[in-house]
Amino acid sequence: MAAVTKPQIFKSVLNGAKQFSTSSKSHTKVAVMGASGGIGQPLSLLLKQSPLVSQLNLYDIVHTLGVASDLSHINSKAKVHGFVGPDQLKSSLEGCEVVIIPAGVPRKPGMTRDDLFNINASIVRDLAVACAEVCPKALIGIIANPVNSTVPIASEVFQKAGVYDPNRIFGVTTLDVVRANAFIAELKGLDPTTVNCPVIGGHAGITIIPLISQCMPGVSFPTDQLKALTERIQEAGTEVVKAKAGAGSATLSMAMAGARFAISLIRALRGEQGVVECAYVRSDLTESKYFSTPILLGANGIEKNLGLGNLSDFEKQLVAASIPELKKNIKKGEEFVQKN
Ligand SMILES: NC(=O)c1ccc[n+]([C@@H]2O[C@H](COP(=O)([O-])OP(=O)(O)OC[C@H]3O[C@@H](n4cnc5c(N)ncnc54)[C@H](O)[C@@H]3O)[C@@H](O)[C@H]2O)c1
Ligand SMILES: O=C(O)C[C@H](O)C(=O)O
Repeated sequence: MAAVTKPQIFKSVLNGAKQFSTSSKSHTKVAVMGASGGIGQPLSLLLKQSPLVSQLNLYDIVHTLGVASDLSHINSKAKVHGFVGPDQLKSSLEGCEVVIIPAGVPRKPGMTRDDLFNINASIVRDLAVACAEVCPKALIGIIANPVNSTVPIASEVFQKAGVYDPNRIFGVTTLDVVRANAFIAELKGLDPTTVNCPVIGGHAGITIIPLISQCMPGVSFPTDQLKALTERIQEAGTEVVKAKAGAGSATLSMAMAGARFAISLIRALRGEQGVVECAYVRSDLTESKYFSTPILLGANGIEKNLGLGNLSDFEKQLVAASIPELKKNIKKGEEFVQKN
């Protein structure tokens, strides 16, 4: 797990250009699918500010031309293009090396992420069909919920199209890491930018497993506080949904986390070594076919899965409890593509 502890993953979330002496490649074309939404807009803003992005394609079924016009007035390098509606879907993906997908409906209070399945499954499937045809080699980050099922959906679509590469499709779980770091720093009085707590498993309730025993710097908590902290990290999305009281779920923190993940993909694409992010990927490390762990990123996506590391007994119990739920979520996603 040594690579997980490297502080460089925090240093240059939005401004990594200085570190690219190893790179021969200076153009990265990125597409944001669902770019007009609560996450899509601030995520696009953050990507527009990154010197690592040369072209930013914004796709949505509404409002993208306005969002693109607005962002295009920012004096940063990325050229911004807006694409609106299914007729422009394929052109929005042409030549893209990184595709980030926040398209889909968010939760309202009282809903689980799985309650979003009926609407979001077909949105992600249709976007994945277009990616498989137009940019099958792109690195794809899926934000749309339920992530535990939407990643298997996209993977099945790619498999059906005969272009599946499990190293290139990622469920974005970065927000869980960001939250774990923030909450741990708050409790321990640490600088939040220096904390790195891996979060493994999936992205819903008990499948979210913070590995507090592997946190850097090392921290420890009495058992009752450890349980409460773990539960807060697992339910942090719901905390925001409740506070927004019907106006959606996390958007700003997710935009930051999504930008960090996208930029980590780009940094790795451009040849930077040692870029590590947790992500929900195809995996054979547990009984769950997809599982989030720290991933060493490279030019072709997953360079190396860094695995679960040494778990405490408490964390082992959390992993065991997550597996049946993950298997159910994965099966639901796979069956959706097989039947539709
Ligand atoms: N992975 C995570 O950690 C995480 C965190 C927060 C939110 N989310 C999920 O992200 C998704 C988006 O959340 P939001 O707050 O931005 O929602 P939102 O409703 O504000 O925005 C969603 C956008 O998707 C667009 N859209 C709908 N159908 C589309 C299609 N077929 N093609 C392209 N775009 C389409 C909508 O027009 C809208 O602009 C939700 O599913 C939410 O649950 C995930
Ligand atoms: O909680 C949600 O529905 C959105 C997202 O998955 C989150 O963790 O904030």
